Amino acid sequence: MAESSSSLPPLCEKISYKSYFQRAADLTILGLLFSLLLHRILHMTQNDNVWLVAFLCESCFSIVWLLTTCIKWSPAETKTYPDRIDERVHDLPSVDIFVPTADPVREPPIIVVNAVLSLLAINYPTNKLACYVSDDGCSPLTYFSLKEASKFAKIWVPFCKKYNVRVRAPFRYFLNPLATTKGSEFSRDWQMTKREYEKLCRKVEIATGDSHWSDADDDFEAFSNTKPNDHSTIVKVIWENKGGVGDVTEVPHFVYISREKRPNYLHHYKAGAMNFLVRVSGLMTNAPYMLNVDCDVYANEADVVRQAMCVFLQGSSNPNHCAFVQYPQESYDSTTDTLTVFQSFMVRGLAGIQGPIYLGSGCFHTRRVMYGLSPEDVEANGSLSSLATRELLAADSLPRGFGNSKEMVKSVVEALQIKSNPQHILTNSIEAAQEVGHCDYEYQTNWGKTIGWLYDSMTEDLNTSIDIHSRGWTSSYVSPNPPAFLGSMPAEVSEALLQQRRWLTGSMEVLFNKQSQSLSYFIVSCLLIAYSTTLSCFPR
Ligand SMILES: O=c1ccn([C@@H]2O[C@H](COP(=O)(O)OP(=O)(O)O[C@H]3O[C@H](CO)[C@@H](O)[C@H](O)[C@H]3O)[C@@H](O)[C@H]2O)c(=O)[nH]1
Ligand SMILES: [Mn+2]
Repeated sequence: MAESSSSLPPLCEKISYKSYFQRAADLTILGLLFSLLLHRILHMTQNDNVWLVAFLCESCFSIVWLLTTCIKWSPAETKTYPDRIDERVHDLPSVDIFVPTADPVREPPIIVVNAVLSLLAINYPTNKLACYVSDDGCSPLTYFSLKEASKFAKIWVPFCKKYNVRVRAPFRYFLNPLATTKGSEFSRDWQMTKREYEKLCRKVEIATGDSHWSDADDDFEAFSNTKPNDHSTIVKVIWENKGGVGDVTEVPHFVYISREKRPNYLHHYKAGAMNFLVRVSGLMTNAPYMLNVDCDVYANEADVVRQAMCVFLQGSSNPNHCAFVQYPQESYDSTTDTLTVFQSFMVRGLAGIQGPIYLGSGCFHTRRVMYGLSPEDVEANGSLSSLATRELLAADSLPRGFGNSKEMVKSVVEALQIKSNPQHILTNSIEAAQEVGHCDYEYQTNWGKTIGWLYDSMTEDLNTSIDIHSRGWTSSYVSPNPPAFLGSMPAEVSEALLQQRRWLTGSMEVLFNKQSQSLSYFIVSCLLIAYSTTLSCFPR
């Protein structure tokens, strides 16, 4: 683990982006708004209901402006130094990677395959990684494509590590032509790897067109007579890195899961899938950190896990430390995005207060925090306090909170006590994994209430991060350049979004864009001054 010495350079630093001009401008507008409200109040008795309605509307706007000003007040983000982690941390912690997918038509398997390959090839000890794909579509085609991808991974992962490839999603990597002389070792490897990738794409394409290919294969029996909303739990260990030592030729564990679905049961969409992923990974690898990547997003930076570890391990002796590390969401095939504006002002602003909100994809969580731990439950050295040990690990409270699986309860105890996980065989946990995938497993437990991803909100992301922050944890926003993760947007979605968002994005950009910010402040101030002057010239 990390050596603690204050004389060593930090693994990460919080960088503030205070702008005194922006603060002055925000305060001026706030001042003008309040004087306007004061004017309304002072002349309230001499005026009619229209005056009152105007006052209420302006009050709402002023409150929104005040909140926005507070959030934007001290923007920050975290800069990491992944090179330093190698000298300092000799035994990096394990990470379980979750990729949820739901629909083989809207999320074509080749996209999911690329997301998964980019993650399997990440620059991190292979024996410390495990990748779990949850398929809410219960699609044999997705399972077939992932199985084929795992075969290609045995060529792709060593290739990426040997030549230090940065973008490890093959479809992006092979967009660039070979930039070296023919006949060299690299060029031979490159061409062979490209041929294998093209073979993989063809296999997936042929399987997409033909619906009978899986009939004769026993491995696909679990998918016979299933519907996406009516089937039993399926757990398949696609690849197990048995006896892995972290060598560059190894491929991390790779597991396919699809939880039970029945027509009359609520399944809670992505949040439900995430909680099932947490349980299955708890039973199989129980890593202390979890990374969540949507199936149409790939790792654009091979060092993304080491960067996140810089944040988690920097303050590992500080109990009031980071619960999650969020990377920005960006897409490579869309130029205008409301998200960019939202992230650069609001998320960075929040990052300067208690930490950014959880945005969904591209986020690392600590398992213990998702199991409901609060900062006061943790001692300075990271172990559980004696009070927390008594309360949280009480024999009757664990099954009540986490459900009736004995194996699950055992894995929760180990995770809360940060016991190192003795390597065990993944396939031995298949039965337990199927049990925790039952529709009614979560019935009368705390899953979705105080444990895991929370249910019953417009977006599980916001609700979950509010809960984590309200317990007293902080979070970090790491925004490297080029971005760590990139999502894709199918052309039609991207066009529809553009139509829908063009006006909003345009106007937000005018307000927030760096170049036009001073101008927009000037215009807003002029309008407010003109408005207040007009009002005071015509007092009634
Ligand atoms: O029943 C479901 C529905 C969705 N998903 C998966 O969840 C992810 C996100 O769902 P999607 O419908 O693609 O939502 P988006 O609007 O594209 O994603 C935004 O909204 C999500 C949910 O609020 C966030 O997690 C994402 O990071 C954010 O980009 C995808 O990988 C889906 O396959 C499931 O696994 N099961
Ligand atoms: Mn999506």
